[in-house]
Amino acid sequence: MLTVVLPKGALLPDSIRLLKAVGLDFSVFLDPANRLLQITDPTGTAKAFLVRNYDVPVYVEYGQAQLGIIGYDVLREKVPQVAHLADLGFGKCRMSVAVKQSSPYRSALDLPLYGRVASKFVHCSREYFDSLDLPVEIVPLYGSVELGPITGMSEAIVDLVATGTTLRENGLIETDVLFESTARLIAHPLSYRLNTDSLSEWIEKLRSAVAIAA
Ligand SMILES: Nc1ncnc2c1ncn2[C@@H]1O[C@H](COP(=O)(O)OP(=O)(O)OP(=O)(O)O)[C@@H](O)[C@H]1O
Ligand SMILES: O=P(O)(O)OC[C@H]1O[C@H](OP(=O)(O)OP(=O)(O)O)[C@H](O)[C@@H]1O
Repeated sequence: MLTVVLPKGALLPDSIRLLKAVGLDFSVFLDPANRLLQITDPTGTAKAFLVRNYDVPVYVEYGQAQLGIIGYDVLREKVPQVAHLADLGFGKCRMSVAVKQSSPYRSALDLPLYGRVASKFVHCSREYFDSLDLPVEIVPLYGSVELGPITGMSEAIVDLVATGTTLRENGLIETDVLFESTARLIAHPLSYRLNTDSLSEWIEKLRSAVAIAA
């Protein structure tokens, strides 16, 4: 049976919509009253797991799920050993550096040597500041990173920006874009190579559904 792992949160509604377009209905996961973490679609064709965003690549890496849907930002942060199959188009955002509007900084290169940068994306932040040859201290946080500069804990943040509303409402401005992100289809490399459970047919159907939606 085909197995798919889906992320709770921002990417879930579009992920469910895409799977529905290829005949797999996991809309039970969208019901706020639902507590099931594993469901089989009504046709008995495929099983889906619902996990925290960062855990999606783990289930695919270990082969418990043949397919997964996850943001490119998470792939850049965790660098999991999975096959990258398709850009799904939704979940558009970018990874950016931001600072307080009232600060003198207008670019990452303006930041002081050994300044602090708060982020959930420690690896991406480290890689970016290393590429600038600017030594900074990365302060790991789990969310609401905008509070770093607001409280004075850090000079800057590295975080996802979509509409820019969160930054604006918290008096921050974007200075540098590290990369753009969208949701991606990933696969367990061995299942993909061996084409278990007609995986390649499902992948083709998903790619066609994405092309039609574009
Ligand atoms: N504002 C946004 N607009 C569009 N896509 C976003 C936005 N914020 C995040 N994303 C995308 O959706 C993914 C999931 O984000 P979400 O906010 O649901 O999870 P999270 O809070 O990072 O995860 P968790 O709750 O497990 O810590 C991100 O990895 C990114 O690819
Ligand atoms: O540019 P915007 O459209 O305002 O979106 C950006 C916000 O979305 C994400 O937050 P999320 O909802 O994931 O909460 P978090 O801060 O807990 O990560 C991100 O971390 C920003 O805070």
